[in-house]
Amino acid sequence: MYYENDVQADVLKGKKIAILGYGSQGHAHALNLKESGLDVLVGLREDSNSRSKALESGLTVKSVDDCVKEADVVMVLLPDEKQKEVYDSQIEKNLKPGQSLVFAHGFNIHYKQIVPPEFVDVFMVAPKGPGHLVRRTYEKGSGVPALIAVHQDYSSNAKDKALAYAKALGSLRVGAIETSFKEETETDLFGEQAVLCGGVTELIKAGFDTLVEAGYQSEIAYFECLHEMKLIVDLLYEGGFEKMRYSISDTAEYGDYRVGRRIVNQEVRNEMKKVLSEIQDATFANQWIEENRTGRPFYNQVKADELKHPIVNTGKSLRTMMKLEGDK
Ligand SMILES: NC(=O)C1=CN([C@@H]2O[C@H](COP(=O)(O)OP(=O)(O)OC[C@H]3O[C@@H](n4cnc5c(N)ncnc54)[C@H](OP(=O)(O)O)[C@@H]3O)[C@@H](O)[C@H]2O)C=CC1
Ligand SMILES: CC[C@](O)(C(C)=O)C(=O)O
Ligand SMILES: [Mg+2]
Ligand SMILES: [Mg+2]
Repeated sequence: MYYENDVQADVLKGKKIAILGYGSQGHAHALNLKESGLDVLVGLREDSNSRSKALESGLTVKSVDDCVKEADVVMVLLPDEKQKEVYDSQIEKNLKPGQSLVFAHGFNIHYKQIVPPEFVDVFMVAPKGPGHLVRRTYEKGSGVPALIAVHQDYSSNAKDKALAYAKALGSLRVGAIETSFKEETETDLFGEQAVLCGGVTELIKAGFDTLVEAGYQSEIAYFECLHEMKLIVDLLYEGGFEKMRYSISDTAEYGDYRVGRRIVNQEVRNEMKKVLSEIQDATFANQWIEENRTGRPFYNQVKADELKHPIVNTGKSLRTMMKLEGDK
């Protein structure tokens, strides 16, 4: 683990850092780095919806081409599926020896969609959390942990740069781990598909549907299966399984031990292994590349269907009456 005190060299001081993209990660990196005293530029397309937001926050916005021409460090925070196209058309031709090309996720390097020239450093600072939390935790004096990895070390100090970047982002307040692009890419894809996003939403929906189909009120099903998920996960975050199990009733803890493994059973565990092997052998990556090439038919269909699930409207009307942490 690396923490703030492990970073001695101020290798990014006085360097120009271009953040390409101002979405979930982009806005957080640009603002955190700027507030940490670094010289930040934001790279956006001409007609970008994010331009006014970045300008309002006092950031300098330029075209992607100009950012790459001017910066010492170029952090690519564009959607994974757009990175190759932007790299091919606007980044590659502007790269100069000694620059750093940085990613927050290894997809395009690991699956060889982007193959940078040998004369640049290529490294990663990958926060293990959503961009809006990278920003929110930084503002509160904390941060989101990160993974750092060096793919190409032209300057012989790519790792120092990755650590200095992670420090400015706020991640070294909570810790960073060194990894490889392969390990970050495969674990990140597995985590979001099987556990954090795909796993959790299907678990919530299955619980909600079971209660509603049995005749219980949908609002109670929503509180039980979705709203309270955060409150339970907060305890996991603060103190692991032990703190969560300390706070819940013994009845709940007994039910947890009795029933949990009937739900996430051997069949589910076998399917997780299959999902992981499809990430490792690039089946998933190729599907996602093809999905984008053909206009996202599967993604668009499921996205539309998900919005029709009864949990959506139940949650919408309940949330209008709630004062929730995180609401602006
Ligand atoms: N979301 C997250 O929390 C996490 C993301 N990551 C990684 O971070 C990277 C960025 O993801 P994320 O923040 O979700 O991305 P978003 O989709 O939130 O942000 C996209 C940004 O890219 C800009 N953009 C899109 N297409 C182009 C283009 N052709 N040219 C110029 N700008 C463009 C958009 O600008 P416009 O306003 O013009 O649309 C927008 O500002 C990915 O590699 C992802 O895997 C890693 C950890 C967590
Ligand atoms: C869990 C999803 C994630 O990997 C993330 C926020 O860390 C992503 O790609 O957005
Ligand atoms: Mg992730
Ligand atoms: Mg991810």
